[in-house]
Amino acid sequence: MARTELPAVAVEQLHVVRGGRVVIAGLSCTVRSGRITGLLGPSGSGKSTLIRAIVGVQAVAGGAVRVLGEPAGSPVLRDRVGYVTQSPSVYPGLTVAENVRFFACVLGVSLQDVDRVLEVVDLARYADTMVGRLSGGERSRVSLASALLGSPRLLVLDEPTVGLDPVLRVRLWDLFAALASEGISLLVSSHVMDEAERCDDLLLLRDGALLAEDTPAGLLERTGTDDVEAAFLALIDEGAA
Ligand SMILES: Nc1ncnc2c1ncn2[C@@H]1O[C@H](COP(=O)(O)OP(=O)(O)OP(=O)(O)O)[C@@H](O)[C@H]1O
Repeated sequence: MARTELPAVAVEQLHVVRGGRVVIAGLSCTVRSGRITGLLGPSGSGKSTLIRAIVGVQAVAGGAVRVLGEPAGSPVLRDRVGYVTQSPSVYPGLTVAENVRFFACVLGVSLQDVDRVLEVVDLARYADTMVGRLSGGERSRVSLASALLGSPRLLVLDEPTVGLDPVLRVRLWDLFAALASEGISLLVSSHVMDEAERCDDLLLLRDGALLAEDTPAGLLERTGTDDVEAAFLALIDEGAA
């Protein structure tokens, strides 16, 4: 019998209440292994909240979230899941290498891994530069380098391309594709719909509910549209009809 591959993330009937308001209402979805899954939706649709539930830092009111076969937030996932928050968590008064070394110590990862991850994100030449002197895009890559320490199986990136110029955005998406080709699963959130075409799978969120879970091609075909933004609007119309 063919073995069904374990999804990187399985969310079932997730319910989250924030500030006394339901912000995720009975959401179920999966993130397939070794693929880039785009989590797309307008501002306030619940992307960060869903991501927080997946990395185990969000109190949930109901449902289940399993990550790499374990309950979200399990200690065993600590070095298997890399997470980059929306605002890069970096120390401007430390150099690039010192920042990443700090996270290596926290994670208990060998300091030799620091050089490798700086190469991966193309920041090796800035190793001795103060992070406070880097551009926004370079700072996000410092965070990404820290998330890559210890060879995680799943990378969860909350709006990693916000504020980046088009050249840097393309470079970062090329890097995501390279990581996926090595078998790493990526969940990448964005409110920029045109980033959808770089994803293998899409999760479209609106008002804390899943509007669609499909491949980009499947979504366009199903809605008879030419781009994901139009597909998103068509799905909203469909729901309202
Ligand atoms: N700390 C909080 N306390 C109460 N409500 C919150 C909190 N953070 C977010 N929310 C609410 O939860 C909902 C979902 O927010 P979330 O940050 O998950 O959306 P998002 O899709 O990531 O938005 P953005 O693209 O603007 O980051 C929003 O209505 C927001 O107002």
